[in-house]
Amino acid sequence: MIERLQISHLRNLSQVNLPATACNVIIGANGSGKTSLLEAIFLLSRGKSFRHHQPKRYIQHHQDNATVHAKLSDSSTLAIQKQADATTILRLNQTTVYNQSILTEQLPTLLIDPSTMDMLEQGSASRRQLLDWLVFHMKQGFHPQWVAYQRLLRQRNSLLKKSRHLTQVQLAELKAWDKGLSNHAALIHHYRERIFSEWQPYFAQSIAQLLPTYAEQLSLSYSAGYDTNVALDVQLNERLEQDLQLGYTRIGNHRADIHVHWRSSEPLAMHEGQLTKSTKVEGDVHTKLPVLKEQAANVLSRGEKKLLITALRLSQLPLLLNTEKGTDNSNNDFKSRVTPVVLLDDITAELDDRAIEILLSTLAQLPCQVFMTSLTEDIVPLVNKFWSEPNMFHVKQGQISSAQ
Ligand SMILES: Nc1ncnc2c1ncn2[C@@H]1O[C@H](COP(=O)(O)OP(=O)(O)OP(=O)(O)O)[C@@H](O)[C@H]1O
Repeated sequence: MIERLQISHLRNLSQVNLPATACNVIIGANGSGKTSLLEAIFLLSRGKSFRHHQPKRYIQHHQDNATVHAKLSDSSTLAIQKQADATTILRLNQTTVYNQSILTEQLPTLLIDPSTMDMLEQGSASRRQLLDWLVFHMKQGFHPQWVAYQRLLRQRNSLLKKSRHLTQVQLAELKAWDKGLSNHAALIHHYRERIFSEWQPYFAQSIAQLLPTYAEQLSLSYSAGYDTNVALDVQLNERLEQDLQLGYTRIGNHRADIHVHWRSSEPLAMHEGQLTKSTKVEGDVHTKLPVLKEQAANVLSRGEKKLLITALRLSQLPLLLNTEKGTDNSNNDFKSRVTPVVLLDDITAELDDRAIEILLSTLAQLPCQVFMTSLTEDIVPLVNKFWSEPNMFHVKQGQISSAQ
């Protein structure tokens, strides 16, 4: 858990030095710097911002770098410094480290940001990252496999991009890389598949709380990105011509995805108005009990999608924490215990009162640390209901002060 947070020159936060406890509420007007504080914690944990990839966007104007430093309750210290040219300096206990994953392991952060509605509709990357966040924090062996896979994939794609016709030497090289990719792919899939199946009941539980009318209707599925019954290198070989034409590798773990499905449990007559071209109808329409299937994103309202995204993220925490408590001692691949940090950005603007209450009461029961932002003090009574000694801060033009 973060005990003290120091931020220098990140957006309008010139110098911040903040004591932190289990629940921390940051209240301020639009543009005061609330999200920047969450951005700083996320940066320390993940090495990147959730708002902009280029450091020059979040480094304070006229400054050379932005720094975030945290002291954790076990007295360890973590620090990151980002320079405008993206040079990054990382420190763990005052010693320079060269892999962001070392800091990520110490400080797992979960951003619950219901405003990011495109997660359901757009490319697979953010949905894949959702699963990989869990796999990374729960499976020791996953990250090295993923790094090695990415390295080989980059080499392969750069060769595919360079030439449409490969020489014998290039072909031999490509086949060797494909063999390597195939080995890493099988392990990555194995880890993802295992964690995915553990995650499903937690997701169902979160949906039952946050979207009870859909409790029986929403489900998750995982697709590996390739046919896992056949070795990846065999499939890559079969598709080489297509990949050469495209200039990149079309199948593999990098195309894995998580889908949220909606399945009706009502008679067709109830749903005729909701039928779209992509709606699949299972069973005999004349029985009056056919089952309709759709991507959840095509059926849910805007507000319901926010609740779904919240459920997706929230459901990850009890799984991570339960496993860490040692329910699966038989498997020594589980990582050691750390306190996850949950970042809630302006939930009062995104979720209704009932959902906020469920979200906060769930978080208060879990051994995690929460940083939440709010435009107004309206959230305070609810926070006081669930946490005994929350820290309240006011932020004005980048200056943070304690509200107690
Ligand atoms: N690189 C930068 N240097 C200095 N200030 C910046 C930089 N980038 C953004 N800002 C300013 O930092 C301020 C804080 O932005 P932030 O998004 O943290 O506000 P917020 O309190 O979350 O607001 P809202 O409630 O509107 O989301 C804004 O006024 C913004 O214009």
